[in-house]
Amino acid sequence: MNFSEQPAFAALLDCKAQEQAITLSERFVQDKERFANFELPFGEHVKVDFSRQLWSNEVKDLLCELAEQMNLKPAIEQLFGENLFNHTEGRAALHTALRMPKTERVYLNNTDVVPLVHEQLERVKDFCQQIHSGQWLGYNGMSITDIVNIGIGGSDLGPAVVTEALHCYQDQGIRAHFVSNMDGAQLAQVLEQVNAERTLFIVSSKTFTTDETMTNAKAARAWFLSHCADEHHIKKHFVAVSTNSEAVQAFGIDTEQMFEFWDWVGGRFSLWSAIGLPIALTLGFERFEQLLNGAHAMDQHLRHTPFEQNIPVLMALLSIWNINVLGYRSEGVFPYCQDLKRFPSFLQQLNMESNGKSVNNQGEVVSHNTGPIVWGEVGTNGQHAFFQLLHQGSQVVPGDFIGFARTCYDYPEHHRKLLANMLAQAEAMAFGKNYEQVAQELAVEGLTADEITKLAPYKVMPGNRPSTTILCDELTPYNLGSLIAMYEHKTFVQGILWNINSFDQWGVELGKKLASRLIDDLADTGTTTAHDSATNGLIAQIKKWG
Ligand SMILES: O=P(O)(O)OC[C@H]1O[C@](O)(CO)[C@@H](O)[C@@H]1O
Repeated sequence: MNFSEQPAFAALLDCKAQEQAITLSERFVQDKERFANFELPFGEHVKVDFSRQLWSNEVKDLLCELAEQMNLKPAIEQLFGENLFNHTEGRAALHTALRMPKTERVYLNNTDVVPLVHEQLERVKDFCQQIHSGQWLGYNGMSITDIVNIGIGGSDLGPAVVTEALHCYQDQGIRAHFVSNMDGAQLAQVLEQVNAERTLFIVSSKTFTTDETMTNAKAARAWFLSHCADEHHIKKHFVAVSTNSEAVQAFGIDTEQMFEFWDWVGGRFSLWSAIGLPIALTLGFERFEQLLNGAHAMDQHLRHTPFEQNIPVLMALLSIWNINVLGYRSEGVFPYCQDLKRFPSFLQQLNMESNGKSVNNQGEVVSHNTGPIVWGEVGTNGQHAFFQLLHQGSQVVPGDFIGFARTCYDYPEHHRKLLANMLAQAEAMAFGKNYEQVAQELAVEGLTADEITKLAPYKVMPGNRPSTTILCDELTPYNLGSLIAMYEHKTFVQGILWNINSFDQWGVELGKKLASRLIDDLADTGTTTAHDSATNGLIAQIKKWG
């Protein structure tokens, strides 16, 4: 049954008007302990403050009831065992097994997958040891200083985000570069920075058929051979991470140079597997393990915490409240942390590729809204770009503020100001500034009554705009693992509530197919007439100018 037919959802709709009649300012006045009542700890390093959401205990209870009615509890249990969540591709979703300790067991088709996971982790560990100790040498007998990860989507964003986010932990003498785009500019710019003798290319692709990755990998191989001209040396400079050993071999990489993962790991959930090789190489294997441990701790929290205190469950339920009841259809994410600059892009793939669906698990078109538009930017940059709309625009965008009490950079004044700005923005969104306050300020500035009447409306900030603040003590590998897993589970729980398959992505297929036809059309020197008039017209113009 769809969630919109559940009794708890009807009750949520019933209390909407009553909830909307109370502002956040009033809620904080009425309940002096509101922060204490709505903030939740995750272990000792993370606190999540839900007090600035437009909800009450009654709404929270109804949302938790809705989760019960949608059988969330058994669904969560299935995420840790044999399941068929990705039924349209006949696959399980078992990324939680990637961060399980050796002692746990997860059977899929009568095979325990945990030893498979640890076997690959051992290989990653061993490989890191060889690279870091200088045992693995390039074709000229020199050690590796640079790695170039060639992959896209989940085979790029996860390792790129984590590697960048943990910049302060990059102490292994390895620089990481990431090439994903079909625009050759990216590859060209990376190749300008590296030396073929000391560079390792990691070709990462679950399918090993993705056109961007294959095109970049072939070009990288040609570039490499233009420097050393001996195909035998490829094995010292190219490794692969994939589920498709045949395609890896066909590309010319021996399976001994291939790290394996499995079809039960979705691309956007794969950074915990050997797809995380760039993380382990730049930060060291132990840090990669800490990242996995942080994610595993969040898995335990999801599995064993009652819904009322369960952080990812509440994040998902709040998005149901904001999207399906209050009608706010986009979600902002604002890390006040320069090293998390690509986190919004990572979350876009995680959430929008997972929940950008409008057909339910029974094959019917859904009658309710599903995945929001997820977007964001690091603070304070976003403040000088789009925060105007957040404060005074005609649409309300709930946002997540993410901050860290400590920084590894020795700029304490910067950090204090950074955090002050984060707190200020959440406060301004929540409480705004009313007409009387604005008029009073303008009077103090010496404006006449007439001038105040004219200017004040433009300066009023409506406030009552919801946000969540996620505060961590520090951006460590462990905390980052927990944070990413928190958003993974939010995405999963949303999918269960919306009764959609969060693990397929058929929507990206048509564009890929059309592009492969258009590549031939662009190469053909004649006139193209096979498409609609717009496509034909643009092809003609490209050929004229190209
Ligand atoms: O790892 P692969 O197979 O190259 O796929 C890359 C990405 O392409 C997609 O299939 C579609 O964008 C993603 O789900 C995936 O992460």
